[in-house]
Amino acid sequence: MEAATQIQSTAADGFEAALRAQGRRYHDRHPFHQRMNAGALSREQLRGWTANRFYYQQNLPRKDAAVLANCHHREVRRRWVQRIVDQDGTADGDGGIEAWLSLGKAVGLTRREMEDERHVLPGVRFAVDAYDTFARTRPWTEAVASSLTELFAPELMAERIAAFERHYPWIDRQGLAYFRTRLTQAPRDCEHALRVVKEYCRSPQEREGALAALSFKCDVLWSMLDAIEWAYADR
Ligand SMILES: O=C(O)c1cc(C(=O)O)c2c(n1)C(=O)C(=O)c1cc(C(=O)O)[nH]c1-2
Repeated sequence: MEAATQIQSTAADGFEAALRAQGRRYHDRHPFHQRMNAGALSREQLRGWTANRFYYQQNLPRKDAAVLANCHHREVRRRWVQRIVDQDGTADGDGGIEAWLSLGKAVGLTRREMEDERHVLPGVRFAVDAYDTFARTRPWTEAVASSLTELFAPELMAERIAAFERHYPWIDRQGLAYFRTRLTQAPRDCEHALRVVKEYCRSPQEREGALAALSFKCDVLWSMLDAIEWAYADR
């Protein structure tokens, strides 16, 4: 390997390591998630989390459409569009958003009260809307980098499925289908996102922008749980 190529690949390794190091700030460490996985949440608290997270789920396709709108590379768009199909589905009863509605049903929420957003907290709305705005207004590479929290998601998802089955037997297991699907979708999606970020963020400024984007996203997810924890503290 030529010296220049070697230096570049070492820098790329360092870049990936720096992205992965953001895992220290992921929302799996939030006290609310820790109590969820320890089986310590009440039914009301789980309902509050499910209804509020639905606002996030519902907005993912619009966020991903902003990535498509801002990206000039056909080969990136061709893969990225799959994320919208996964969440929206291609027919009634299909897709991730519908699966999240089934989770809502399993915890005792009606479709109507999920869809009319009556439970959505101001702090959650603020955080999710900030993520959408970020994707619309920042360079598309930063929006892709901000999705890389999914690098850290599969472990949390596996832990969550086990915790729900063990500690919350009142929740119909069919309601957990969304999490099972994400066990395979998240690694596939973030493998692509990581490749894209490494390929299109080459300059120090672009790499710093990608790292800042991922840090911002960790803050989005953390703020959502702060709002949820506080609102349902004594429920
Ligand atoms: O339940 C979770 O903890 C969790 C976290 C994240 C994440 O890390 O942003 C996503 C999801 N779930 C998820 O289901 C999902 O579809 C998803 C898409 C994205 C994204 O930023 O594009 N993150 C996440």
